Amino acid sequence: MATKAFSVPFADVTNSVSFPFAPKPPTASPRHCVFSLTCSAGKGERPWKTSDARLVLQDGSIWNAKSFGASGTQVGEVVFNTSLTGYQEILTDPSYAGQFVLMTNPHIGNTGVNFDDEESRRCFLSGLVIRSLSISTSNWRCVKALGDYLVERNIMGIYDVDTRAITRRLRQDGSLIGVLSTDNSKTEQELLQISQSWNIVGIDLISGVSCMSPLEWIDKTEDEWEFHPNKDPAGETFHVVAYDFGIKHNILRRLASYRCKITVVPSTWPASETLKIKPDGVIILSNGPGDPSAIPYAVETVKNILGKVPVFGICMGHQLLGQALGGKTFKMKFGHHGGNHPVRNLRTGHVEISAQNHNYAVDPATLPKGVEVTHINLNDGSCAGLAFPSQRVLSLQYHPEASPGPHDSDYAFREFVQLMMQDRKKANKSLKLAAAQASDA
Ligand SMILES: NC(=O)CC[C@H](N)C(=O)O
Repeated sequence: MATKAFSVPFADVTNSVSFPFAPKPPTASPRHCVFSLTCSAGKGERPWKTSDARLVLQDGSIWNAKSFGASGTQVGEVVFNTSLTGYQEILTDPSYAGQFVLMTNPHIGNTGVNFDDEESRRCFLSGLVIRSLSISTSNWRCVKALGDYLVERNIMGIYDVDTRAITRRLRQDGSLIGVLSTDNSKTEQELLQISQSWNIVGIDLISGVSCMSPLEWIDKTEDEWEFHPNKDPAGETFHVVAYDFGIKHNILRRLASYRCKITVVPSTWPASETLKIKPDGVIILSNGPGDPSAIPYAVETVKNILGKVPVFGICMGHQLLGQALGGKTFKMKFGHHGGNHPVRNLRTGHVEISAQNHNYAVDPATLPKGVEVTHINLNDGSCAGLAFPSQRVLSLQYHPEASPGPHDSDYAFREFVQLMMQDRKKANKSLKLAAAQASDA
């Protein structure tokens, strides 16, 4: 079949367009996106793409779609994300390993991808499911079209699928496993069988996304994007150890912006080694993919750290903390994935609009006395934050680092820094007291 590449025949798309309102104009030529379509030319063949992929869900439903990105066959849990923007951050969030992300916003791809919006070193998700793939990209930071990016990263994508109908099914029946395939040789029965024999529950997915050896992190939020400039740049700095369960880079950037020096360590790093580093008493437990009850070794690590230094947990880190404190996690019906979840901070009474991405939650009824539920999700009343003041522990089920999403919860990093500050003050006071007692003796 002969194929021919041609440029979209409207001049505005192929020419670089300057935007007078853009904060920075396009610079070098790789930043100018030229979108081209490939269409088949031949006898009786339609000059547009027809369905060439199938998504088969474990409930037996079959969804014909058009593929973009990589081809092949992939299995994963289908989750829907209600964010309107931020698909590149979502694609590079390691917490989506083992999952297909279905975007409920029907129009995806219009801003292409850029160098700056990466949340990790690669894409770990199983694939992307969208309604409509934008035929052009238009953004001053764009370096590539979404489809080309997915091909390079070997990630499957499908479009022209009824994302509203799938979302309603997930909301009604709960999360479903699906198989996405561009392989015509596989029968529907075979694909259904794969989806029904795979399960995301009980699998350790964090070992596949964590770093292999410790590393130092120094990048902070770039000045151009800083929404909460540090008023005291010469102030105290704190050494934080960050467990990498699939950590998003923006957690590290926000910590660095709050003057933290960060050592990132692998998920299996022993607590004893962490305490040997003598961090400023601080360990941060990151987000990460899969079932929090399937990684008992990480819960053990947290148990060995609790009470010795202040601890801050985010998402998977929050779920591990909940278990280390004696609580239990459970799988939610279809989870929370989006940039508009209202959460109430029970300590202040304020409502925050938050970025969320999780399928599991901590059951507060299983937590021991002394553990305080500090935040609740206002959509379903689930536990969205915990504190255990006697052990200097804070945690959030959602994403204070946003990326993508609103910045309402950024104060959580400041609260964590304040915990470290208090710890340091206390330690200095006891040192002074000990020195005074020694000189008196
Ligand atoms: N973003 C995360 O850390 C997700 C945590 C966990 N994998 C869940 O789905 O609940």
